[in-house]
Amino acid sequence: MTQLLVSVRDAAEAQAALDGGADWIDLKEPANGPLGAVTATVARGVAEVVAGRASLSAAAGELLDWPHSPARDLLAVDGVTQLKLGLSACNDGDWRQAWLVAQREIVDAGKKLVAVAYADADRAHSPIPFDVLEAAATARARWLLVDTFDKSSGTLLELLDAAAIQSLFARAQQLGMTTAAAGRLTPATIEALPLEVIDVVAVRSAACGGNRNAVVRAPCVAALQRLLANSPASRGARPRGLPATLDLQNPAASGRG
Ligand SMILES: O=C[C@H](O)COP(=O)(O)O
Repeated sequence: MTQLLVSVRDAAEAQAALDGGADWIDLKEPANGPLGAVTATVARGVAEVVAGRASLSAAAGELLDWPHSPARDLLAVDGVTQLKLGLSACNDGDWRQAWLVAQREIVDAGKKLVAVAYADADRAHSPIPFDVLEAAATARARWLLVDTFDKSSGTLLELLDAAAIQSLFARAQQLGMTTAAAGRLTPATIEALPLEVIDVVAVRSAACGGNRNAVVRAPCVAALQRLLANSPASRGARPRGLPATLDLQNPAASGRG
C-alpha cells in the first residue's frame, strides 16, 4: 500500500502527523522554499518526538546552496534517514558532478540522498524529471521524488499528467527505486494519481487543510490515510490505459511533460 509522508516544521506538527497515522515524518520549513530546511535543533526535537514510530526524512534545500548551507547540520542528526536536495537553477550547468559529491557526503553520514525532480522544471530552471531519473539510475540513488518548485502554481497533475508520472515511476521501480509524489496534492488529486507505481504520497498543504503555511492537523492526516487505504491500488486493482514502461531515449513517446 502507498505510504503517507507529512512534512512538518516542528515537534508539535510531528505529533499531529503521528496522531493522524503518517508513515513518514518529513522535516521541512515551508517559509524557506519548496525544500526549505529546518534547523538541526528543530530536527533533533522532532526525532525525539517521533522516536522510531515513523520513518524520518528531511528537506535540505537546493544543490547549488548545499556546499555552504546550514542544512548540512542535518547530516549529524540521528534518526533522519533520507535527505532531499533540489536541482533548481541546474538546467544549464554540469550539476551531475556536484550532485554526486553531495550524494557521497550524505551516504558517508549514514543517510540516503533522495533525487528530487521538479515537475515545473521550466520555472525551477532544473533538469526535467526524466533526466533526473536517468542520473539517479546512474548514481544508484534509491529514491526518486517528483515535487513542484513553485508552490503558488498548480498541483502536480496540472504540470505532469498521470501517464507521464506512471511511466517515470514504473521505470524507477524497475530500477529498484522507491517512488514518491508531491506537489500541492489534494484528496481529489491523490485519487487521480497512478498509485500502483507510487510508494509514498508526500503532502504538506493537504495535511494543513489546504494552506501549507498553516498548521498540520491530525484529522486531515487521518483522512488522507483513509483515502490511501481505500484506493483501488491498495485493494489490488490496476488502472487501465496507462503505458507500463518508459523509453529513456525517447521520453516524448512516453508522455514527457
Ligand atoms: O515533501 C512534500 C512536500 O512537503 C509537499 O508540500 P505541498 O503538499 O505543500 O506541495
